[in-house]
Amino acid sequence: MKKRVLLIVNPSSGGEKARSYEDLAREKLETIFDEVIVKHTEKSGDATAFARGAAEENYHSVFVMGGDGTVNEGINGLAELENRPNFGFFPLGTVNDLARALGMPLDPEKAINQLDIAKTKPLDIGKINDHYFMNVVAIGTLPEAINNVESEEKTKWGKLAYFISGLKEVMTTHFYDFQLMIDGEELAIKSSTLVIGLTNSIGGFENMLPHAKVDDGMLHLIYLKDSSLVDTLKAVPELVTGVSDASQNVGYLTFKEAKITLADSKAELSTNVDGDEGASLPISVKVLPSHVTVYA
Ligand SMILES: Nc1ncnc2c1ncn2[C@@H]1O[C@H](COP(=O)(O)OP(=O)(O)OP(=O)(O)O)[C@@H](O)[C@H]1O
Repeated sequence: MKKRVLLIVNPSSGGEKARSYEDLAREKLETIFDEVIVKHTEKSGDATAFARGAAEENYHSVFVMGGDGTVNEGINGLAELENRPNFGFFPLGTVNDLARALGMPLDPEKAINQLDIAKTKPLDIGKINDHYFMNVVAIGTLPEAINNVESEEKTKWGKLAYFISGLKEVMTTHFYDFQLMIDGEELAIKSSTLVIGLTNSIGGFENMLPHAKVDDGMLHLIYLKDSSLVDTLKAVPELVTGVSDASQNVGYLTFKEAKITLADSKAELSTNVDGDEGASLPISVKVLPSHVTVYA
């Protein structure tokens, strides 16, 4: 049977060189597959629809070229289906957490040249309510601030925009009473921010969760044990250098499945999922172990 591949390109990622990267990627895929179809996204949701369509038409593989947002969308198109094509991507964003976690080159040209379809890895996928994620769900003060960063600022300032908005938010920090049911056990946490990661690289910080492997079948929860601004600030160096165990300032747990609600059922709090605004609490999260086969 003919081996078909779909290459989904987000033309708004990758700056001036995007067009030449697309040509390179197409040429590379043409050396491997019998038929290469290229589709350009125009708006949010396109990459998910394209990926799902390719899976339903029994494509061998789906590749995505774009930032983590487009990678997330591609995975969302595949994850729900029984018959999932292999997944590949060429990183063109500013953060590229999945590429960092998989040890792929962050330079798109190198990533394209290095592609070897004999080299695949199993990849855990996370599920939050009815959506899928491959990197992180963050809940609380910092992610609320990130959700509020204008996309114009993001494009202009990259990681710095997040950092500045996060810093502003930490100065007016707010604490939430979270109620969790984690792998069947109840847990109450008072914290400004919970971070549930699938991989070591979160928000471009490659070592935030040094024990999180792309196929360990676990979700990794870290939370700031903060009851004051001073405690929050004390936790920052640990987040930057990496959290491998619970400490005085940061809690750390691994789990497979959780339900997270706020004690105050009238309060509202949204999540940030793989860098974009996600579902509001209450949420259910779980890991789908080795759910997607990825080229890396
Ligand atoms: N043709 C397009 N023009 C403008 N925006 C688009 C287009 N196609 C998709 N998008 C938007 O781009 C978003 C995804 O962007 P993505 O995160 O992949 O790239 P990025 O912003 O360059 O990466 P990063 O966030 O890492 O900097 C999608 O959610 C969608 O809304």
